[in-house]
Amino acid sequence: MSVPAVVLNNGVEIPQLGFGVFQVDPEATKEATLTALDVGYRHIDTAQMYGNERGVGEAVKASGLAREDVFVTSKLDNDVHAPDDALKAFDRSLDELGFDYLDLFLIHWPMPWIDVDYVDTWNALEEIYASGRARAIGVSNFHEHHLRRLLDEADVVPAVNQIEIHPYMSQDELRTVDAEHGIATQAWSPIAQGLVLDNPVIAEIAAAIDKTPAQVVLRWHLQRGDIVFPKSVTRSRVEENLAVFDFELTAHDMASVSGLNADRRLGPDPDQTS
Ligand SMILES: NC(=O)C1=CN([C@@H]2O[C@H](COP(=O)(O)OP(=O)(O)OC[C@H]3O[C@@H](n4cnc5c(N)ncnc54)[C@H](OP(=O)(O)O)[C@@H]3O)[C@@H](O)[C@H]2O)C=CC1
Ligand SMILES: O=C1CO[C@H](CO)[C@@H](O)[C@@H]1O
Repeated sequence: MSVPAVVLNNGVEIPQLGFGVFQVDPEATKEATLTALDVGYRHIDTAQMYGNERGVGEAVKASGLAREDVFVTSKLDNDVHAPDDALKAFDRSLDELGFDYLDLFLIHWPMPWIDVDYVDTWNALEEIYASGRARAIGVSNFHEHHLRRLLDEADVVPAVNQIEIHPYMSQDELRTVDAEHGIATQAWSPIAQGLVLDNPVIAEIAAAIDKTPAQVVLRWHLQRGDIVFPKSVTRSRVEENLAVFDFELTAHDMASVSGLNADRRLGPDPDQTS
């Protein structure tokens, strides 16, 4: 199953659908990632915070695939925002993964209340990017006002903004801001950790087109143009989540799913400490 690519603002291509490993036990990550690679995924989303970069790297090696055939993202942890700490933490990520470069490296959260300015942290990521050890750099959980500071004060425009998006939190305004600046939007928790799957509107569309609720929701994201990386440690679901490129939702079904928005976050607001 071939996954279409999104071309980032620096020309780097990223598969539009990947595999997320948040909450995959570090001991189980190699096997889960190997399953995803075996099923056909070529894009893995991890983070320093998840504690499982090593398993991702081991799986990429054990898969027999060429390093350049798998797109791997990691994210800077919240306690290493000071520029020197960020540079060292990036090196640790490469060590854990056993790679000599990352495809994409993100600031995980802006953390505006700490005594390090995220623009300074971004400057450290720019240095990593200039060294060639990250093919692209970006941010995660940035609101419009955080993005504006980078756009006004830094040189490199983030390649992506990875934010919480699912049918209950559709983020249309921020997605528009991202697009206006050539920043690709990545949708985290794309199926709301399973919460949206028993919604009757989604279940009805799924039944009518003989697809599963997860496939309907993932297709909704893809047709909006966002990048997704659903997580599952269940092989049948890993297969199901990739089998979303042989059908399309109608404009009516797209509007019905979009109509479920309730601005309902599962995770924290990036501007609030809890
Ligand atoms: N930047 C950030 O701040 C954040 C980034 N992320 C990224 O986004 C990725 C995805 O988000 P995540 O929070 O994991 O949640 P998801 O929305 O991907 O949902 C994962 C949950 O849904 C279940 N599931 C997966 N597929 C199916 C299916 N087809 N049918 C029914 N249930 C299914 C999984 O169960 P099971 O595994 O048991 O099969 C798991 O419990 C993360 O892994 C991470 O990479 C996530 C949160 C924050
Ligand atoms: O990536 C992540 C996984 O989920 C955590 C809990 O919501 C987030 O804080 C984090 O950003």
